[in-house]
Amino acid sequence: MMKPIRLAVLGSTGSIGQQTLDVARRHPDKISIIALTAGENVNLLQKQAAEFKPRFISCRGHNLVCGNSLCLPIEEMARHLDVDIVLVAVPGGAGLSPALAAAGAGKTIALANKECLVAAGEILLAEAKSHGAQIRPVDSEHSAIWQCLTGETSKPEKLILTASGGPFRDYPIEKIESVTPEQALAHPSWKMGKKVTIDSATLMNKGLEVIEAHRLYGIPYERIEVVIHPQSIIHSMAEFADGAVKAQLSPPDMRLPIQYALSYPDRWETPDLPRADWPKISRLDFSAPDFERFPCLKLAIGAGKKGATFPAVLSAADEEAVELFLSRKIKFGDIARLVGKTLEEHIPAGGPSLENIADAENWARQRVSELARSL
Ligand SMILES: NC(=O)C1=CN([C@@H]2O[C@H](COP(=O)(O)OP(=O)(O)OC[C@H]3O[C@@H](n4cnc5c(N)ncnc54)[C@H](OP(=O)(O)O)[C@@H]3O)[C@@H](O)[C@H]2O)C=CC1
Ligand SMILES: CC(=O)[C@@H](O)[C@H](O)COP(=O)(O)O
Repeated sequence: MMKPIRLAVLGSTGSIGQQTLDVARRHPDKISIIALTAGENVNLLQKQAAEFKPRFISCRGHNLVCGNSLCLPIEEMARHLDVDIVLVAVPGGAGLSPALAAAGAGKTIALANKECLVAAGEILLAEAKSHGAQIRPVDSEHSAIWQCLTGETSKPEKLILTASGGPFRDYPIEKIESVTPEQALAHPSWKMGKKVTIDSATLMNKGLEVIEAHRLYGIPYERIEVVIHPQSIIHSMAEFADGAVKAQLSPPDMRLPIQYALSYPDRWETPDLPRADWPKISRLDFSAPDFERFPCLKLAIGAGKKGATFPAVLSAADEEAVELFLSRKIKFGDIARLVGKTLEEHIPAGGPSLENIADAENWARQRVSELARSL
């Protein structure tokens, strides 16, 4: 019998983290939870620690005592000798440093955080390559593409990323400007953390995912298409040289891509994960995205094509703007406006080194808050 995977769950109190623990509960013989981390939610972290008895825990700014669990900085957990797989589910720019630590230690990384690939993809992938670390995508679209490519010997000609279209897919366009955080947080198909849910509503999420797909699969931007698919059953597709298109389909449930990132190359029997009910689904719809309705998608693809520190500026500016929107300091429509203006003003200081990326991100966050004050 195989030894259980020793898993570190970074961001265990969040949406992906909790679903990962749900997968672990279903497969106690295959997964041993060795480390858990939270940002602020000490109570939930303590409950999780009492259940899974990890060797290490961490909560930002707290020196926790929790049973026999040792309190360790997140980067130290990510590179610890006794960890086999590091699941990175910390959102935004905070995901980069533990992902880099895991890559530098040659770990297998189940990567949910997309922002680190957007901002510093070249560096993270090079670090992983030079230390023999494997990056397994958890993001549903990139997991779908990975599943489509498994067993293929040639690169796909084209990638097709599906997007639900979010809550404002068919909303009157003139009213989108001033929708509330509650409306924007009402995602039609997925229950996710706040940042990624707002990104889905602006379609910035899909823009970040286009850059993520370009980085992971080396496909030029011109050959990555975004298609609105409201049912969220097809999670993405790959088209090959002979015109064949492979797709991965399943009900929208992140436990499947999370589990695949842990079980690869196997698939574990999980009869209680939801199965597609085809007569009930009955149809699958597709349409082209409306760039006027969703300006963030265009901004993201433009930043990806420009390269250098533009993707880092895009990601940091968006993170700052989303926070301002959630705290009701700016309107929904201002997110695209502020990110667009910040990108317009950005003058790269050089190539995308870690130092240049950090400087560009700091500048972008500051510029967004200045611009927001002058609105
Ligand atoms: N949710 C989903 O279905 C999907 C998510 N993703 C990506 O996965 C990542 C996580 O998303 P999601 O789970 O939804 O996010 P959540 O906001 O639900 O959870 C985030 C987790 O990270 C912790 N955290 C937040 N900020 C920090 C910080 N600065 N340092 C350390 N820990 C921190 C939180 O702790 P606390 O609870 O204490 O605040 C929580 O455990 C994102 O990058 C997202 O884009 C990708 C595809 C799907
Ligand atoms: C669950 C997941 O992986 C998200 O990235 C999701 O796909 C977001 O939905 P949208 O298609 O609305 O951006």
